[in-house]
Amino acid sequence: MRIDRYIAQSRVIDLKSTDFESAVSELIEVCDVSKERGLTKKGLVADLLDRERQMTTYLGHGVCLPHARVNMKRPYMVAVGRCPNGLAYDGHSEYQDIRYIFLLLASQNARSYLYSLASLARVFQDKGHMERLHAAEKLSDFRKELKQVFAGEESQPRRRHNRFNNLILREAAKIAKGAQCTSVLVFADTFGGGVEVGKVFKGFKTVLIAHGTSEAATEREEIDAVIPIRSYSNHRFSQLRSAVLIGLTRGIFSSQDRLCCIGGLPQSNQFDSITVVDIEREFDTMLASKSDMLPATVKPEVIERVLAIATELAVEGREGHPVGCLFALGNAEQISQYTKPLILNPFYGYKDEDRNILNPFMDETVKELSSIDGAFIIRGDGVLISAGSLIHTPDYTHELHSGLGSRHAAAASITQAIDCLCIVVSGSSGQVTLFRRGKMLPLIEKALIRNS
Ligand SMILES: Nc1ncnc2c1ncn2[C@@H]1O[C@H](COP(=O)(O)OP(=O)(O)OP(=O)(O)O)[C@@H](O)[C@H]1O
Repeated sequence: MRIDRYIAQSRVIDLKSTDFESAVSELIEVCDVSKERGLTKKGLVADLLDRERQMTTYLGHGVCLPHARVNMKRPYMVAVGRCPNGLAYDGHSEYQDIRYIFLLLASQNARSYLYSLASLARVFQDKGHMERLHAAEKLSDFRKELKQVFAGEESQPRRRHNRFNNLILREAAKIAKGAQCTSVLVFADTFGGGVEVGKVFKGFKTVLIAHGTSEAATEREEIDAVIPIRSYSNHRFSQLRSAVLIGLTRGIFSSQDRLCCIGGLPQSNQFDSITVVDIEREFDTMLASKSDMLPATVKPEVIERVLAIATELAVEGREGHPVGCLFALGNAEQISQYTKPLILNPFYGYKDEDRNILNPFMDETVKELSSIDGAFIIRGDGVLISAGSLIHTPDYTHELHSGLGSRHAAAASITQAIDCLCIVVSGSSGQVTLFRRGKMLPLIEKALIRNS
């Protein structure tokens, strides 16, 4: 979703209210819902506040994101309010840290609502974006910055490539042709303000790998797709496998593809590496086809989300300590034949939408629960079925490297027993590993994470 298209100047305001309830009313006041049948401002305020009582929408970083699905014709409506002194709310001290309220109304028919919420949340987690918003003092400047932050690279000034970058890109095109590559992958984070690759790679499927918010780039004609990743490591291709995996699940690549990858250090403004990757060889025979890779019921965006959380856990740990974690994704009924609860299920009783891993508010909950023993069971559509589940598959053996213990063994055996996929974060090494059909595929090597 291109959120900047829904940001109207008149709905970006400086709030007069000092408490959360009045701030929500003030924002709803600037939303024009008069043409939407059955919608009243009073009803909307009541809905949003009711939701807030059930689950906070404070995202951290000074941003609150109240949201609701409503019956309206347009897909989305957005209102943004600034409140430099925070807001009072029912004794919750964290609301005093709120600097911006970002109110999102989405039509019941809006596709990928949770996915849109997640990408919105990612924008606010980007330090650079937040600094730009904080720096804008005048409301008019803030409105401009807000538009630009959400428009992504498209509206940022184009940066000039130096001669060396052009040389690397041209040579990469020659290598791609000579090696009969089908696609070209460019690590766009090498460039702070986006990358001009289009014309050099004519005739190839051109895919950007970018961290965060480069959705706008997909709308450029010459870019066929953008694969989002969470970029942490200071190594060139550290997240290549994760990106290729996402590309495979989304159907951007097939296992027969050969890729020419061009990268450099993140934000260095300098390409310095070209690598040719045969997907089949890199991923072993595990992924002979898309269906081999992706369990029947699992949506690609759910794997992307779990991978993102797993990567963050591997890199950041929890309160300064490393944590390990096991996510099992697939048909929940099948998985439950091989699991037993170790604790009372913390997700029991919540609405599906509120316990869906695609919901950005679940990030913190999942990370918090990662420290308990056992696995997360996740349904293919992203709904978190349980945490703290013991996987027990006595009839399935596995051949794992020595040094890998029972968490990895559990992932190896359940992925043999049924059509599911596991992602494991090792508590001892920080390595992120995918398990499918009993085989393991290290996605982010421990050395790369710990050294970065
Ligand atoms: N069968 C299982 N089902 C679910 N979780 C498990 C299972 N076995 C172990 N775990 C979880 O993994 C944790 C670590 O176990 P262990 O050290 O044996 O595994 P490991 O594969 O070496 O993982 P790590 O690299 O994280 O240490 C356990 O404390 C438990 O929370």
